[in-house]
Amino acid sequence: MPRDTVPGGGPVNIPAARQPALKVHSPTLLIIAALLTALVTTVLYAVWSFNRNIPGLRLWMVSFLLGSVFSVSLLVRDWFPEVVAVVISQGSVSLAAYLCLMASRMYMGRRPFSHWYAVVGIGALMVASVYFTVVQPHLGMRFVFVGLGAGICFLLTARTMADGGVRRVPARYLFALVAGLHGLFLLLRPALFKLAPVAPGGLPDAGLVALVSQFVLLEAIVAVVLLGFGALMLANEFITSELRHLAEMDPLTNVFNRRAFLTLLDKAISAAQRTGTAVPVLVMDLDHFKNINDTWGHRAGDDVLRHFVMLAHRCLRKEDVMGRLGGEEFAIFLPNASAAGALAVAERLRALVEAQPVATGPQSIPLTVSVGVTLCAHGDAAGAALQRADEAMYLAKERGRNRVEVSEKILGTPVAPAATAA
Ligand SMILES: Nc1nc2c(ncn2[C@@H]2O[C@H](COP(=O)(O)OP(=O)(O)OP(=O)(O)O)[C@@H](O)[C@H]2O)c(=O)[nH]1
Repeated sequence: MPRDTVPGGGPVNIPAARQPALKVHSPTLLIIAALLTALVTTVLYAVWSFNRNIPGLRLWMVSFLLGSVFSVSLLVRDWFPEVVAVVISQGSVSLAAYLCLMASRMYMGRRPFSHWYAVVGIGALMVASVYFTVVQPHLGMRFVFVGLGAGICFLLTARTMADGGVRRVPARYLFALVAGLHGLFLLLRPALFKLAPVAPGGLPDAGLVALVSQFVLLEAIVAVVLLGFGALMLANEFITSELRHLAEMDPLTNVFNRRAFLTLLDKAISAAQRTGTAVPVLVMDLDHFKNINDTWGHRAGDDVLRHFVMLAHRCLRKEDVMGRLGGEEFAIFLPNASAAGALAVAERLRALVEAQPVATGPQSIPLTVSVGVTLCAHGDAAGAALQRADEAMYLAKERGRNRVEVSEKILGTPVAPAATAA
């Protein structure tokens, strides 16, 4: 008995009398699908070979490769026993959907599922496929099973990717939308074939089945292309944010570098001008840091810098911004704080640094910090404000270190308490 294929359903036995009418596959579409998935795989491989640290990209690549295997397996199905062709085609499509889900979880930094879920799920699917091919041949049931497994995986992929705010990460939303629609389509797909009226003889109308199956194949091709573009956009998004991170952040302490800090401070000053408020700025310099390096070594010095940043974050709110101006000098601006609030933060930080020496094995490194505080008001440039805070900080150094000093500008505004000192 000759066999024919519905995409995703594997080969099906067709009675000879119905054969010419029930030509439900399109070799041309299958060749296009195979070529497109191979092309997407190659492009993803090229991107991955230059950027191996993009999370999930390797799994997406394998997922598209399996899509190619699936299309080819449908094309050459007549070369294999029917059950083998069914297992290859359904196995590859289910595994591809599962890997797509795993890649999405990796990309979003989520923990991968236990692979036992996949082993059990895909194993059960294969048993059902073999059963509905050999024991009780039923194309519809095979269709339902493969659509269920892959459809759920794509819906979970959409759920995983739809995270992070559409304006900030549009690529993720595009990927989520395509994966979600494809997943939904896979789940509803068996119902499409039910649309074909049953002809005399108990088989669905062959012409309509062929039409639906070609539509199904077309949908798969469109989904492959869009998901491929989506994966490339996600890779691009990752690389861009990595580059931005490298350009803006200090690699040792993971706070903003001087340039990025000044840019953010300029923006904060402009925003504050609109609301008629001022932005407090703190400049901090660790005391006798050279001695720490000389006594404990440069690596311990690096640990001290990280320790200081960790303590500073304990004194800050989410909206406060910290930067490393260079060496052992740091700055913070507090967009929603008053002058008095800024002084309180500066004093709290000074006291915390003094109270929490850096633990290095059996001994600890005592640490103190000198802080200068100023206010950025109308017409202030970020650089000029930093300069004033810097001068106040040097005043603290001159007056014995481990102190908070304020610039004249802040003294002109009502603050409580006034300048603090250890
Ligand atoms: N470990 C480490 N040391 C750094 C880094 N950047 C700068 N330094 C060192 O920081 C030290 C700064 O020394 P100084 O400018 O004399 O300042 P200080 O010893 O803290 O003295 P005062 O500021 O006057 O209290 C120098 O020895 C620099 O080599 C860094 O990233 N890691």
